[in-house]
Amino acid sequence: MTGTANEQARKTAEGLVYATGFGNEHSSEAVPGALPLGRNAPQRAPLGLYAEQLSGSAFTEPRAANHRSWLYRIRPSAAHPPFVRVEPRAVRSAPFTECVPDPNRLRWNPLPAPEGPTDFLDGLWTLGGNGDATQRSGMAVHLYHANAPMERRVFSDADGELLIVPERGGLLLRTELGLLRAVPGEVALIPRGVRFRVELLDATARGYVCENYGQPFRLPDLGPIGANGLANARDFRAPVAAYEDVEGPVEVVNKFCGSLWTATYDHSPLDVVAWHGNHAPYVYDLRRFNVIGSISYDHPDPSIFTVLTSPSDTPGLAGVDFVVFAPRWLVGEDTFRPPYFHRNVMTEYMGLIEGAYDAKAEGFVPGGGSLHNMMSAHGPDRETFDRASAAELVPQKIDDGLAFMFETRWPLTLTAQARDAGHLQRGYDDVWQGLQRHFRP
Ligand SMILES: O=C(O)Cc1cc(O)ccc1O
Ligand SMILES: [Fe+2]
Repeated sequence: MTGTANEQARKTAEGLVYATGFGNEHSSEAVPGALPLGRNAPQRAPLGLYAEQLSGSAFTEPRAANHRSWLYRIRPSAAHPPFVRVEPRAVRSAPFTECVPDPNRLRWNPLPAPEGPTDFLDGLWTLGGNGDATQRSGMAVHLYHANAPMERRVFSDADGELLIVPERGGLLLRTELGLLRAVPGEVALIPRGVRFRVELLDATARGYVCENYGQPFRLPDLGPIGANGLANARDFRAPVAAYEDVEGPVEVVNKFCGSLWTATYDHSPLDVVAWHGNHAPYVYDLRRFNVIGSISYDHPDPSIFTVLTSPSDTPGLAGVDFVVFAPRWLVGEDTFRPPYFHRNVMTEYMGLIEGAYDAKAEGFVPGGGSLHNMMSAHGPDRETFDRASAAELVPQKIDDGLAFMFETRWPLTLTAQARDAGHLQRGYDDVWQGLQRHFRP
């Protein structure tokens, strides 16, 4: 059954077309004539559709920060029964109060496989986070491990946008604004409040999610880098309109102020026939990232690898940055080339999509993750330090891995399940044991 569903999802995902460009005002209609011309809310919308605005920013925010889309749908979103609160499985939300913030360096193995059929939503497992969902500030780190498609089930998150980072298995994201395919090496973003369903392209799907309660992710400024580079705007892909005209019960799960609420609609809310605007999901292939780095000496700070940033109220101080360590050349002369030893006021959660990471010889595995909280000392492990200190400094291509970081201005507090997890590695500190003293005054 699921095999057939996955096969169908794969076929659908193969044929997808997209609109390109980051933050663009896209417009799209699945049926010719469905999109009104010249106005948003005609007295009667075309084809008997309902017009509805979905706002991701306050009406009055500056134009550059203003996010909204107009949706033309079979039924207005308002036509739904009351929501009732449900117990979340392993989803938790900010404020995180189950644990005391922990300064220790922590590392986890991948999330274990679920027992029994588990869809994306049921497979979501929160590691921790910061801020407060009701204040629209902070972020949460979730992982997921799913083996079943969401069936007659739709999710939306009023608390924040969701940056999905697949590590194993492809996803077909059926959103209100259309369909996206996201496979390992790509990331997908679902804006706040946009409803979506996750289908699987493979038997299982595993990955990471950054739930960003704060300002929507945007491209970082480039400063002296110039007008091009890092993640180029044209490489972001938004869906084109695609609707389902489905009657009958569909469960809609709404994450609101940290709780999950559910209502059974008598139709699918993925019934948007046309839309225009800039509050839209997107996918981005991390291998398109244009890596800028040192071509003389020294290891630059990883801010140079920022794909997306969610600014906070202090310029330069991100609520959360999404950073990728993509394939690149290392050519620094008289330089210790891997990440340096450091203590950072920012908090770093790292994950690995594929292969290995140049600061860790072993133990940091695809699907796993590490947390280096505010000011926690970390850097290359002993083996990496010894190797890189003695390496011959010929040009070296780093192309055996794809790692990423969610870097946040606030310390990250764990959930109880992350603190007590069987897949938490014991003895992570040992990777920095045995670093010899070499001091020769
Ligand atoms: O800790 C890490 O591996 C992330 C990181 C990478 C780097 O190149 C420099 C600093 C830094 O925090
Ligand atoms: Fe670091």
